Amino acid sequence: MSVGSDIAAAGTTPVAAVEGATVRYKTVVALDGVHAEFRPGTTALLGPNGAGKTTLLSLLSTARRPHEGTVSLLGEPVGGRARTRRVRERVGVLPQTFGYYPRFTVREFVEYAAWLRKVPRARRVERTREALRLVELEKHADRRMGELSGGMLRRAGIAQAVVNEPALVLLDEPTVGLDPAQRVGFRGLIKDLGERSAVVMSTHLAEDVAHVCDRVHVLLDGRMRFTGSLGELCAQAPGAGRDGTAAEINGSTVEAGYLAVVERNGNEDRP
Ligand SMILES: Nc1ncnc2c1ncn2[C@@H]1O[C@H](COP(=O)(O)OP(=O)(O)OP(=O)(O)O)[C@@H](O)[C@H]1O
Repeated sequence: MSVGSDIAAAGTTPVAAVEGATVRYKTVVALDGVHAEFRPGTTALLGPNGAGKTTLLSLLSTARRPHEGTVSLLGEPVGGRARTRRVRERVGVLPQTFGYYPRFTVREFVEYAAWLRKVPRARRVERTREALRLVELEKHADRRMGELSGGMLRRAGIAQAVVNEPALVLLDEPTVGLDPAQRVGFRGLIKDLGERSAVVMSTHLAEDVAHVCDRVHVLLDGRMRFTGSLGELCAQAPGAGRDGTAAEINGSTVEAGYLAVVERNGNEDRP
């Protein structure tokens, strides 16, 4: 089944949803009764260090189960080994740091990810080629992973995340460590992904959010403090349009809206 038909089959059902999710690490409450829904398009997950962003992504990737609450993917609650395995095949993940064999070529790395995600053997070569084309790494397909620059490595990371045509793509701080030109290129790539799937991107960079995302969630101290469109976030800033919309959406207005949410909830970190 293609991603598009997965999404269509889900109708108005979100691609992913968490309801009342609580996660604890011993005495730390990393997520505290979080509700969130994710639909096709690109959603930013904003919040200071330690807010719970990576933990929320780990619920969506099925790497972790909440202590309380539920997680649903493609309309089905996550639970039970067989069902979890099945939905996991429809999710692509780019972690903050990812492991690889440095001697693998880029092509081998992406093909290996396709095998892990159960892409049928007959489609692996074609899917790998398509994923490498999407991230513009075809020319480097035969280079070894250990020889890549930081930007190329991130691109290879995205290629492995999308090789199975996932309905849900999770990107944990995807532009960290990229130079300004690479970051601009990456924004285009992430926007393209959002046209095929539901993309959830954790980030600290307001400028990236302004250029790439349709919707925003703000997490503070494990609680969801804001959910809305980019315009609605910008409108949180003091002095934004009286009709509840921001005049302009850019890095500064996104940051001002974010800081207003943070201030209202008593936290001083910035994105
Ligand atoms: N394995 C762990 N053991 C104990 N505490 C943890 C563990 N992982 C995360 N935490 C704690 O849970 C809270 C949420 O962490 P999480 O990594 O989800 O935040 P984050 O928003 O992704 O932060 P960052 O922006 O720094 O990546 C933090 O207080 C963190 O210290």
